[in-house]
Amino acid sequence: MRIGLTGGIASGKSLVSSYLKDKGYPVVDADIIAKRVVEPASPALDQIKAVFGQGMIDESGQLDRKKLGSVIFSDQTKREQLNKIVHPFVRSEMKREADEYEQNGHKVIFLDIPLLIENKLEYLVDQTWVVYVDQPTQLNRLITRDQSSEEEALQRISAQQSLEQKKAFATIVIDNRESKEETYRQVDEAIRYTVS
Ligand SMILES: CC(C)(COP(=O)(O)OP(=O)(O)OC[C@H]1O[C@@H](n2cnc3c(N)ncnc32)[C@H](O)[C@@H]1O)[C@@H](O)C(=O)NCCC(=O)NCCS
Ligand SMILES: Nc1ncnc2c1ncn2[C@@H]1O[C@H](COP(=O)(O)OP(=O)(O)OP(=O)(O)O)[C@@H](O)[C@H]1O
Repeated sequence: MRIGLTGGIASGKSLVSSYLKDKGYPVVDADIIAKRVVEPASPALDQIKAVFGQGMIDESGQLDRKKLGSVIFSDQTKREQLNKIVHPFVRSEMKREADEYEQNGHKVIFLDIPLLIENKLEYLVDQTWVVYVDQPTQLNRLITRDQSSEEEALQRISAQQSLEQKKAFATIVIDNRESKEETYRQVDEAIRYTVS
């Protein structure tokens, strides 16, 4: 069984996926894969250079993530251009990793995919778990975690579909507004309900 874990930026997907990993479940992480597919000399990085310019690459040949982030989170057209380059590589790599876990005998695999609903990737999974918080909590946690301004944080939040809308697509909603322990309790319950 493949379970998609999604939510919004800073809604608590990493909190939940670390907990699942501690419990021994494999987690395929789209953010980690998205970083890997743009490593120096990758075809995705070459395409980013061609579209966004050499200025997006730092002296060591790595993608300048901060610079590209400030371009794409404030401009929807540029964001779509980047998505079109990176997402196909991320999708095929996610499938490959999930297949590999299955071949190695894992019966339950989680896929942590921030944009699962925006990109209509439900076909990749059997269930969708949405890690939910209200918007003021999301904004506060994002500003605290990334040391960003309110304006920057709001820009990033509005680059995604709202969590209120995402809840409608959920097989299970994990409400992460309260303590981490309360969230772990809900994850345990969701596992009991789904997996056993
Ligand atoms: C623009 C980039 C270089 C900025 O890097 P940075 O290190 O600041 O952010 P990071 O990759 O850690 O992403 C943090 C969060 O931002 C959100 N986010 C990232 N990319 C996007 C996007 N294209 N659209 C909406 N939200 C996004 C996700 O919630 C993600 O968890 C990077 O986010 C990127 O390459 N994005 C395109 C790939 C992508 O869509 N990744 C998200 C899931 S596949
Ligand atoms: N229940 C909670 N109580 C207090 N702080 C929390 C709680 N859940 C998460 N946080 C904090 O909020 C921030 C965002 O959580 P996390 O990094 O897990 O979100 P995320 O959904 O993985 O974000 P991203 O989409 O950016 O990868 C982190 O600093 C985390 O420590």
